Amino acid sequence: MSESEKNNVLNINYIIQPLIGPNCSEYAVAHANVTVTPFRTFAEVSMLPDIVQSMRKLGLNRVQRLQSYAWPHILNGSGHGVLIVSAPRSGRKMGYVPPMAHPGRESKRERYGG
Ligand SMILES: Nc1ncnc2c1ncn2[C@@H]1O[C@H](COP(=O)(O)OP(=O)(O)OP(=O)(O)O)[C@@H](O)[C@H]1O
Repeated sequence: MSESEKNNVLNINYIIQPLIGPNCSEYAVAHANVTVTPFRTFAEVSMLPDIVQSMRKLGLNRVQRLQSYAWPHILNGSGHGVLIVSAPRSGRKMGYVPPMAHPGRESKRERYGG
């Protein structure tokens, strides 16, 4: 390792900081082998309108940080699984249930025309 590489390793920008915050759901570390453009608002959520409506009825009023990355990634379909690690009650379940419902319902509609 060269002297400049050693200096870079010691540089604060190269040290991974722990997630410290009053509400950990404000922070997300998202790794993927494809580019994921996060949903920032409900207006950007490209799921069937009745799924979005159901989420609204359940009281989902803002896109949690982990959901902003998990939803578009899962919506990419087969081969785009997620591993969500987050605090209890931080929206993990809602991080995968709505987008998982999306393709199933869509194909059912196409199949049965309903
Ligand atoms: N986007 C959102 N906006 C507002 N409330 C939300 C949102 N996502 C989830 N919630 C609410 O937060 C609570 C926890 O959500 P959820 O069950 O998805 O989290 P969890 O991390 O799986 O929780 P648990 O620790 O109970 O398993 C629920 O009451 C849910 O309705």
